[in-house]
Amino acid sequence: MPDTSPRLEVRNLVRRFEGTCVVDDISLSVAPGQVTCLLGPSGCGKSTTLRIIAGVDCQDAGEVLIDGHVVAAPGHFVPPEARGIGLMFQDFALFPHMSVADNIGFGLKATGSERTARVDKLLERVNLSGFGNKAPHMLSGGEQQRVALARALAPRPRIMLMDEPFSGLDNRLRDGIRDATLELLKEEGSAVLLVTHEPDEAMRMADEIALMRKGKIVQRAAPYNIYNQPADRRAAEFFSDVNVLEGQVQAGLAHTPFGEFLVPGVGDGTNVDIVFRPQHVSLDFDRNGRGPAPTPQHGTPARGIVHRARFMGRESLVEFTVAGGAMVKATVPAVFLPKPGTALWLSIRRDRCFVFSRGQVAPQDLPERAAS
Ligand SMILES: Nc1ncnc2c1ncn2[C@@H]1O[C@H](COP(=O)(O)OP(=O)(O)OP(=O)(O)O)[C@@H](O)[C@H]1O
Repeated sequence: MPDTSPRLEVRNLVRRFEGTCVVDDISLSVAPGQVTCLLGPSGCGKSTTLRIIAGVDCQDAGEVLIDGHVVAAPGHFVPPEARGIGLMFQDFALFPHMSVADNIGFGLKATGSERTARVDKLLERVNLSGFGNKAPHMLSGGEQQRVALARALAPRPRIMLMDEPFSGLDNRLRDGIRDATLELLKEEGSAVLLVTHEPDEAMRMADEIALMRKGKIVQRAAPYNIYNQPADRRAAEFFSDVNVLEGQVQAGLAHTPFGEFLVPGVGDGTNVDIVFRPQHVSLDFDRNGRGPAPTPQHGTPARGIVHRARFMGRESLVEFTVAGGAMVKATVPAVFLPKPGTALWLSIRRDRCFVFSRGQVAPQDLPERAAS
């Protein structure tokens, strides 16, 4: 049975800078062999969280545990070098005066043949067998990155902390190196906490994503779940382009150009956002002002007038204006570029719509028709 008890545990971590709370009650745990991504926009507190776990910064409150032992808590601090943590940052800076093999072996206690065997194995695993005697400057950026990964993994760290480790690589190299890195990390069984601001990278690498905003974790879930059940509108927007229809609830229903949406348990007058992705809009031709019949899966279709259509490579993006003036974007596979002004009918997958409240409206603020 795999060991699923947390290797890394963070409890109620708080860090303030000049009175501002940049890490605000963060809790998370990572099991051996698991990759958790701290994902969020620039400045939301990802790196500060990582730095506290690494022991290069101190929290104002909360604690960090490794294998159940407290390494950072009020009045208790285990120094970074005694935490068994491997670090990998964007600026991974190999030692320029050392060979590739010496760089990889730098943190190893073992000597002689044991050390050589570990270095050779890692060179092989990062596809750099035969590169051991070269100097770092003789390697490409991607090769240097792989050496840095091998160096971080050489002492078999219990925990790997990675801060935007792939952002210095060009796009062509990045996907291959991400996949190879993930394979190696899984093989080594470290618990990995990876910081990134790129949703694609988190989706590709993570077993679990912890989505951060303004110092807080707003949602923790597996990539599939966080994409398909976002906690709020901004969580949905963080992962892809979305359409948003605004509505107000009356008698448990929100009225939109796409018909009524059931909003059970939400009070009258509540403003709601109905959020859906462009890939969940399907198109149909206009038949003398009529569209397809409503269905339970797609609800009521809405007539849309093409505002703009662009070819994006794999798909086309068509923007429409629908009744009431809302803009709706649809993606269509391959080339589909209708002229501006063309009328088409739009249907949305009801099961792919998210409805989020925007806060209650006081009864006196309701329009007369709704308040009566
Ligand atoms: N030593 C410091 N002194 C004062 N403010 C700091 C310090 N370190 C970080 N901050 C502030 O804390 C906030 C969070 O920074 P942090 O680097 O953790 O964010 P991040 O999510 O990792 O962002 P990025 O993706 O841009 O690296 C930022 O507003 C930053 O300016």
